[in-house]
Amino acid sequence: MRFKILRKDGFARNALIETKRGVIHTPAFMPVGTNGTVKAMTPEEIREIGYEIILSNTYHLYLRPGHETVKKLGGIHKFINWHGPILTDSGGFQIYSLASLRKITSQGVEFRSHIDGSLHFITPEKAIEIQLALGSDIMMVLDECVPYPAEKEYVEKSLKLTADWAKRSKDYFEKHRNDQAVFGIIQGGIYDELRQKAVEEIVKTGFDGYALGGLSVGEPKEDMYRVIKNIAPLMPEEKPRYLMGVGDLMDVLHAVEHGIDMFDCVIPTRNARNGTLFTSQGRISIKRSEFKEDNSPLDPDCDCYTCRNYTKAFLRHLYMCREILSMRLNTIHNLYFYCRFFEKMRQAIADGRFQDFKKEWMHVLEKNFS
Ligand SMILES: CNc1nc2c(CCNC[C@]34C[C@H]5C[C@H](C[C@H](C5)C3)C4)c3nc(N)[nH]c(=O)c3cc2[nH]1
Ligand SMILES: [Zn+2]
Repeated sequence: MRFKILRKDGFARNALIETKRGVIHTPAFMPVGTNGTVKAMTPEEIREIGYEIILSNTYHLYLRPGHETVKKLGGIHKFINWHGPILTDSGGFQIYSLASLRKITSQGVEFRSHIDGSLHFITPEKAIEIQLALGSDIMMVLDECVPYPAEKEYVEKSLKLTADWAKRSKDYFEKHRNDQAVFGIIQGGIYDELRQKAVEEIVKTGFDGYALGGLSVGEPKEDMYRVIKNIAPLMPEEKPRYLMGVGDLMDVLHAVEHGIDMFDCVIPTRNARNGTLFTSQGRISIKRSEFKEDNSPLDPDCDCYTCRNYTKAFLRHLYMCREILSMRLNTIHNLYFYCRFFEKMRQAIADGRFQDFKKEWMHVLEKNFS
């Protein structure tokens, strides 16, 4: 994997990540596919909207249908019919947020499947073994995503474990890698000095890219913003920086301003399914009665399939009927909106006018237009 910075505008970077399955222009948004699908979308539609990389999920695929099964079937790209780069999360976060009865020991994490209650034990090595079997292009080490709030002592103890796990994941990866990449994950809660120590520890092990973890887990916005502002610039400048689970486009603007390159979040897809749509006039909730007889397109400034062919009245009708087409048309639009936003943001950095771009969009994004 090669990372080439094309332009810088302050701390913001416009760059390229070159993988064996294609190039990723950054800052990049990665639509998330939990069970091997970006819900309601075909891979062709995702590609046509303009996405270059999607995120898939180790935890879900390991439990069902199983990583050996996916491997036997020819790997994840063939299985889900997406032939561009795929980033897989290690499963750490899902084990904490989905599984029950989990126990964290120095060896690894024990948990019960949320599907059938079966008992499992994942080690830092196993987490990489699963991602290698899936055939992922960019893998994440097994980490402990420290919940919020957490006592400083707990965070400090967890850091030592996560640094040790990162080393074990990396060592296992080095023995089995063939032209894939592995990213380290920086934890440390909302404590800047612990975050700085975490950067030193993880960078000592050495990775192809570095993720900021343990954020967007319920902490106050100002804590998340402070950690991003203070820690992102300390992460190796010549490697991609990935802010996990973010996010809201206002948070994306703040993070890009401080040097973050990659993002993943369920917001555009999950909100679409709940009828919350992002438009150039702000966010709208399509189920509101004011749209009952509104014959105008969802967003006059958008040229996505949904905005070119349907009215707000029809999108509202589909939503009220809970039609499957509602999920599809809403998801197409929200993903298109996010993709265009990132394209314009990359261009603004390339033209040296990121600050203008940020100002221009901040007040649009604040507007909760009905
Ligand atoms: C939302 N806030 C947040 N997310 C976070 C994630 C998951 C990133 N998305 C992957 C994921 C998670 C779910 C939902 C989809 C598909 C699949 C299952 C993989 C994205 C995180 N993942 C890891 N390994 N470590 C973190 O600290 C972390 C912190 C987060 N903070
Ligand atoms: Zn649209």
